[in-house]
Amino acid sequence: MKVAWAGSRETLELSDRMAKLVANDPVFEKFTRPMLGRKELFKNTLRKAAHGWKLIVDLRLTEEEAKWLRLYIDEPAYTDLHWGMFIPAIEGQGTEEQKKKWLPLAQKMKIIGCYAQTELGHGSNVQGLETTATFDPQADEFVIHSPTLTSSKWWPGGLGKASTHALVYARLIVGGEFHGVHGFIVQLRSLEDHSPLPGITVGDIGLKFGNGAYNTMDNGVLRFDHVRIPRNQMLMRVSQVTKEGKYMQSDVPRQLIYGTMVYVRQTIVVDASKALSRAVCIATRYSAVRRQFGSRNGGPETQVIDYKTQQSRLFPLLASAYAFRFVGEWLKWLYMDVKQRLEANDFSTLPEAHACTAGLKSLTTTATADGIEECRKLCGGHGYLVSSGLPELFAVYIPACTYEGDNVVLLLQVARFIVKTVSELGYKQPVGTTAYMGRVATLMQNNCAVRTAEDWLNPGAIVEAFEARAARMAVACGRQLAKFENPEEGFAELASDLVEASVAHCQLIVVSKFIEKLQQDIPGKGVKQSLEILCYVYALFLLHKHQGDFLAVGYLTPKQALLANDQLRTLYSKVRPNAIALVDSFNYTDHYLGSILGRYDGNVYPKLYEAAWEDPLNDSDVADGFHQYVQPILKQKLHSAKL
Ligand SMILES: CCCCC/C=C\C/C=C\C/C=C\CCC(=O)SCCNC(=O)CCNC(=O)[C@H](O)C(C)(C)COP(=O)(O)OP(=O)(O)OC[C@H]1O[C@@H](n2cnc3c(N)ncnc32)[C@H](O)[C@@H]1OP(=O)(O)O
Ligand SMILES: Cc1cc2nc3c(=O)[nH]c(=O)nc-3n(C[C@H](O)[C@H](O)[C@H](O)COP(=O)(O)OP(=O)(O)OC[C@H]3O[C@@H](n4cnc5c(N)ncnc54)[C@H](O)[C@@H]3O)c2cc1C
Repeated sequence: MKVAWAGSRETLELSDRMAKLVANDPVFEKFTRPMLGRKELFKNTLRKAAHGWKLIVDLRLTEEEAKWLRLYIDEPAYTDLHWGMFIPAIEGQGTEEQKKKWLPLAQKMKIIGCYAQTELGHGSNVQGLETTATFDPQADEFVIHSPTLTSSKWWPGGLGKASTHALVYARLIVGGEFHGVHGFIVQLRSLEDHSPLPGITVGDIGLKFGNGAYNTMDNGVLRFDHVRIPRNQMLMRVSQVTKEGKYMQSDVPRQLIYGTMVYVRQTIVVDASKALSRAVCIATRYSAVRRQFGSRNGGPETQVIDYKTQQSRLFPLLASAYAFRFVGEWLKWLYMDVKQRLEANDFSTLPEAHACTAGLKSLTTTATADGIEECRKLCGGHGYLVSSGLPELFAVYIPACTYEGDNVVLLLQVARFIVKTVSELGYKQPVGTTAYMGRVATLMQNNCAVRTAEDWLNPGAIVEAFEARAARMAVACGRQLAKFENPEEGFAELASDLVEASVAHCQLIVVSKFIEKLQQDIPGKGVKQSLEILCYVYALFLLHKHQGDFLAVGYLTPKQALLANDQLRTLYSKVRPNAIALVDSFNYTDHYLGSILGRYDGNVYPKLYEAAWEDPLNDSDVADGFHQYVQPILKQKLHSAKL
């Protein structure tokens, strides 16, 4: 099962080696992190990142090994956006000449970059960004300026204190004419003494959600006062500005400028499976350790993992972790396929790539954020301790529902794609993830044929149910939209229904990819059977949770919905014997989990008790301040009997 989760034996071996390298290095200790003040915390992160970089250089780690090393260091740092966005943006939007100049500097960390797109006043609405880049033909330069307070760059990770350069997204103005938002490489700080360059105001935006957590990252604020950069620092793969001041839009879609966001959104789907699997590993192991009630004749109390309510909350999350892992594997393939096509100027699948990356990023991050919180609750009171690993995991994870695109805004992008597909059904055969809409007539006519709970253990029945739900919801939206004279007005009015139809479409993709995964060769005795059970748990859990959709579109009867729930209960009993093996398959070290509740050895209570005394508050029997502020209250002579 470990190989199935890792993807291959080679990846399992490589990731295991990196996990152990980090776990055995005291520099990467994590438990004290929540106790540190902001400046100490940030300095500690710089120290860890420097040590990580030294390991990469000294051990000559490959790009893949370095990626796993940074994952297992498990600390948001400026390097995330340097490697995760600044470099990919230059790779995707730079000319060959620009790549030749800037990539070696960035890859050798001679410069540190960030991705400065979001502003104080705009994040979702990229076309609304206010920072300007005005071409000066006399000087052959762009003048980068922050004309308003709201144009201040705000949020970019690594911007506040670490980055020397930024990829700045700004309104391109040539000869007084606006030509859309483009990316510009701007140096922010001296490479000598790291002080901000003239015209640059830069700093950190302040504390974020939760102690420790994401406060290891210097999300920054940045303003420009007429900063000049050479013309060749505008990324010019998509569009160019000539020395003479002529704007040239090459024949590639302007949306390629958004390409880095598409790339990161697809990485975020696999990130979701990793984050959710960590929380599920902790909650599953602890649910096996924790006993509460149920003792008979003085015997042991019942393991909480054996309660049906615990299983009905925990096992769908376990199934979701595997579902997101496999759909993330497919999405990576889709992204690489689109990237190759783009290199051949084939833009035919760009809309599908945008819709899939946007929709699956939204779906998986929402489910993962909710899932980590559910895992905290599954661990009862101890789940609320920082030493459970869950509060920090939650605090670091939840911005994923916002960064790289607010999840609702992204679902609205999927909705545009779906509505367009439905509107073209009469004359254009849908392909790819919307191919099922080509069978809309059948999907609108045929209702569910399930007669017994067993009938739900049929991939065909599952896929047809999810296809029918998604198709019927999309067609219903299309019909509603047709009633509006102004399509944009209709879209705005029906936005919530459209978002629900987008969720249905995306859940169909996840379920279908899970089923497709099971049609591949999966090594290991009993592994495929265990994954089949999880696939049905995932699908039937969603069907149960969203049964209102399936009933409202008339595909399911209440009886068939009840049969699905009966089957779900049976499936939970089948997951139970393998639950620990399934989470052990994630192959996480105790260091990476950072959780006393999720310890591999299950030695929870002694370690919880031990950890309590390490808290600084227990440095003395009587806490500092007690005698000064409490003792007087205890000693005061109360004259009024009422008090
Ligand atoms: C070890 C390595 C670690 C790696 C980890 C690193 C990072 C990951 C971890 C952490 C991340 C940390 C920080 C995150 C960084 C950020 O948050 S960066 C900023 C992210 N910001 C956004 O995502 C902004 C979201 N908004 C948008 O994308 C756009 O504004 C919009 C909502 C899509 C609207 O676009 P707009 O052009 O204004 O209008 P419209 O909706 O009309 O679209 C026009 C047509 O263009 C199509 N389209 C839109 N986007 C794309 C795209 N990305 N690709 C392809 N096509 C796109 C759209 O579908 C429309 O097409 P039509 O056919 O005309 O309908
Ligand atoms: C931890 C973190 C790290 C980040 N790192 C970076 C970075 O490195 N670089 C960078 O450039 N940015 C970064 N960001 C910014 C991030 O990309 C934006 O916050 C994100 O794109 C959301 O945009 P917003 O903040 O403008 O949200 P808004 O769009 O203002 O969202 C507010 C509300 O309005 C709703 N809304 C907005 N538009 C619509 C609409 N058309 N229809 C319906 N509802 C709508 C949203 O759904 C949401 O509920 C980061 C953010 C965070 C939290």
